[in-house]
Amino acid sequence: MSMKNINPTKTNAWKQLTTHYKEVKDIHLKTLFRDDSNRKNKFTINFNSFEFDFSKNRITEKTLNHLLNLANEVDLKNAINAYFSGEKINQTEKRAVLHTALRNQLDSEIIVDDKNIMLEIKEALNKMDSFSSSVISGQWKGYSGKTITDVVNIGIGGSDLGPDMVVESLKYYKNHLNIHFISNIDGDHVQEVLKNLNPETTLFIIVSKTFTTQETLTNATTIKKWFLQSANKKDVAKHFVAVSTNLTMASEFGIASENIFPMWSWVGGRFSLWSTVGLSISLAIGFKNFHNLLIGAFEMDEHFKNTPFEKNAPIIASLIGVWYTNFFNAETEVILPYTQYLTKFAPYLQQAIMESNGKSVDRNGENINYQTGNIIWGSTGTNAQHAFMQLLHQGTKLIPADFIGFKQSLYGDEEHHKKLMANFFAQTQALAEGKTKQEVHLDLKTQGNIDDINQLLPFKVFKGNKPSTSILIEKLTPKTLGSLIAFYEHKIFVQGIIWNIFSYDQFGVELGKELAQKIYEKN
Ligand SMILES: O=P(O)(O)OC[C@H]1O[C@](O)(CO)[C@@H](O)[C@@H]1O
Repeated sequence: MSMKNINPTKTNAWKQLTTHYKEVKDIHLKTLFRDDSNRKNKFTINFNSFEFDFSKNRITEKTLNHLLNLANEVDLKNAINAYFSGEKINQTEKRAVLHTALRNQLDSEIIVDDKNIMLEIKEALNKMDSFSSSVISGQWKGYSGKTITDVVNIGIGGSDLGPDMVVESLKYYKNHLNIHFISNIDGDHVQEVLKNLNPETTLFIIVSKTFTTQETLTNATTIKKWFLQSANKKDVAKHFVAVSTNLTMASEFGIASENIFPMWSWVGGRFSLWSTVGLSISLAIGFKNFHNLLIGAFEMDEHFKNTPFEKNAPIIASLIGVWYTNFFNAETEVILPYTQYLTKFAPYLQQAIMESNGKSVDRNGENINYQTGNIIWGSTGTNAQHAFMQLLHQGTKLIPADFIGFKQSLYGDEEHHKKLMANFFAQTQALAEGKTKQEVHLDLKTQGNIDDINQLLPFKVFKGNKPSTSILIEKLTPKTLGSLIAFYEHKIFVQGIIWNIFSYDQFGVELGKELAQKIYEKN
């Protein structure tokens, strides 16, 4: 096995970081910028049209050196090789973790259990391509001869959040098909979607890796009943397709075998949007755009695999995350995309990150006595500024923030975009610099507020020194979105390696499921 199971707190680097933390913890970002006019350049990593600006983090070159030593001591390099080459790094489930193979554009073979999986992937992608084209072009007809107008993705967790987020994020690139997502077992949720649909023109995709998930099967059964109120059994083949590894259960449900899109055990649900699970994406924006999403992810994979650690965006982001979590005791991270298109990005990342790294047993089976996975939350800017940003600016908690912005808007309204991005830059600056007593004093004085100065002064001070990373991207496209998602996927992997946990199982969701079944059967 190429993965070493090292307790990070026992490394030399960790000891160094503990001492170093005491030395630097109170240094203000303003001081760091004042003392180094080249700080922004020094801590910026460029990748394609992305600029990852880490300079507003509470780090020095020394901090990064120690963190890079930590990455080396836990043998990250070998772990990355194991991840990409298809070793069974999901040891508790004895599975490879190969979402990267789904977007692999190299001619190389990737072998799992003596099989070159690249062949099956290509075949599945071709099937997605021709199916999407025939539905989009109107060649695919419903049972009464009409073309499809609406597509409903029935799935939950990774079989919902990824596709839903991408379809929402790329709706600028969408065609005429209306795409809906039904996830919750809440029957009202199902009815609210169904009430506007015509069974003659609707296509349902049942997405379930296991085909055993209670929510998805219950919803799919209800929907099939609704469909059969106006159609016949033989019509199911024209309106229901499935994405699953479980061909038997999908066929038993009544899906025609040619309508089952294969999924594989080596793709984790929360990393599956690149697979056939992304069928709703391919239907929404066309296969070519879906393919560009894959290319964007692949290019980030190549950057991650081949770039030296100190210039490697996902690695630096992961290490800085560890620095805040384990030394500053930060408990949460906020995601702030400055585009309304990415409104579902934070909920998507919540599953990807928290289901992966919310673990308290290490890879040796021992209980952990250090912090692991963070709480992820967030919303779009500027809305967030008028909602929760007060707490970031003046609250008591240290909350590292990821600001995600785009240089160009999609419709090209310069005036709006200038204002939007002015806010993006202003927020990162305000968080980093704050506002001193003297500055507040001067402001109040200029405003002629002399009488109230003493009373108001403490409330108007901003301590600053609040860390953020700015991810500035040229334009929101399928390709850049692919790279952005892959960036976070690799961040999850690296942090899992450092924390010495298994990031790719999710036993923590089982207990509640079992109890719910028992409670349901009793009542
Ligand atoms: O695709 P499936 O098998 O229906 O699973 C759905 C989701 O359920 C989970 O197993 C957790 O409950 C997720 O990891 C997964 O994405």
